[in-house]
Amino acid sequence: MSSLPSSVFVPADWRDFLALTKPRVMTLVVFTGLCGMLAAPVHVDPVIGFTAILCIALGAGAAGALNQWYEADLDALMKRTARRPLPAGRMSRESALHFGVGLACFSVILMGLAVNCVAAFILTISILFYVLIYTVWLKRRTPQNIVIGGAAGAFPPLIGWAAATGQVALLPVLLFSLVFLWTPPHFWALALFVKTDYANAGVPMLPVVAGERVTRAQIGLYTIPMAIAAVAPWPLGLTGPIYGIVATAGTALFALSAAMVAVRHTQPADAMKPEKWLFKYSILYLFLLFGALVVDRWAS
Ligand code: HEM
Ligand SMILES: CC(C)=CCC/C(C)=C/CC/C(C)=C/COP(=O)(O)OP(=O)(O)O
Repeated sequence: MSSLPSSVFVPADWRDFLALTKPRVMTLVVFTGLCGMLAAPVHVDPVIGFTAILCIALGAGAAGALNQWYEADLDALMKRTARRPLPAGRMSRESALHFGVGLACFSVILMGLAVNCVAAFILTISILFYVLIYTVWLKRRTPQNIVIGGAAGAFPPLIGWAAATGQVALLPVLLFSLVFLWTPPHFWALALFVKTDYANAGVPMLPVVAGERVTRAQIGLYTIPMAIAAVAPWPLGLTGPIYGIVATAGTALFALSAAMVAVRHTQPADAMKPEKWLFKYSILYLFLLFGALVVDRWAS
């Protein structure tokens, strides 16, 4: 819990509130939710569909705000996060807490009233998972924090599907598994090159606690089940060849990149480190696969 003073009121502008929602990460969260919804085999009323996506965005933003409320002390210790509104002193912790709780309640209630209770329930679970399981419980305790806590970010495709159909099914469960198993390579690739930040803040991320060699091996290991979850919808007959071909080619490149990280190929001094490439490609990869899923569904 932060030791920063909580009673000082510092006026903040709308940009600070936007920053609390972690908007850049949210783009991919919202995209996977939207694609989960558009991949469902039903017609979705555009107003209901828009409301569902808005609720995912607001819920994810609320979770980001509550995460920053709780860990303002950690953020102050890391170069990457020190300029955020709380550690930089541009906003009081109360403001962040009120904003986060208000937005979380609003997003869940709106989802329940305007869309359906299944989607509202999964949205609630994902917010609670990110805030309580990941941020409060695991992040400061174990290097497995992102493996378990990462489930939070894997729920949006399920929420999108549930918003469209009112239920869950095998395809969105596979999409959940894909994002869940993608999270460790995504994050540990980044953690390899921002390791000192986490070490300075005392956060037990895998490269800090177990070292680079173990982290590289774990990235390679998680890529195997991730690849299976990514490609499986095609042979199972849940998608057509457009998704199948994009998923197979995209996953082959992901696996090659992860293998380069795992064996740590020596690079010319000016070349991009394989972990930096893997981190950047991991983001493009999810955009590609989820985009292909929708194109595939609409083309068939
Ligand atoms: C526990 C799981 C995760 C952890 C610890 C994690 C951590 C991070 C960190 C530290 C960054 C870099 C800097 C930043 O923008 O703050 C980042 C970037 C990013 N993450 Fe993740 N991430 C996780 C899961 C996810 C999920 C589930 C998604 C979306 C489905 C996602 C999407 C992104 C995107 C799009 C970026 C790039 C943001 C930019 O352009 O700056 N991440 N992630
Ligand atoms: C629908 C819904 C509620 C989704 C929310 C889930 C969500 C936004 C997941 C992404 C996970 C994430 C951004 C982790 C960042 O880790 P961190 O918080 O340790 O990163 P930091 O060091 O940048 O603060």
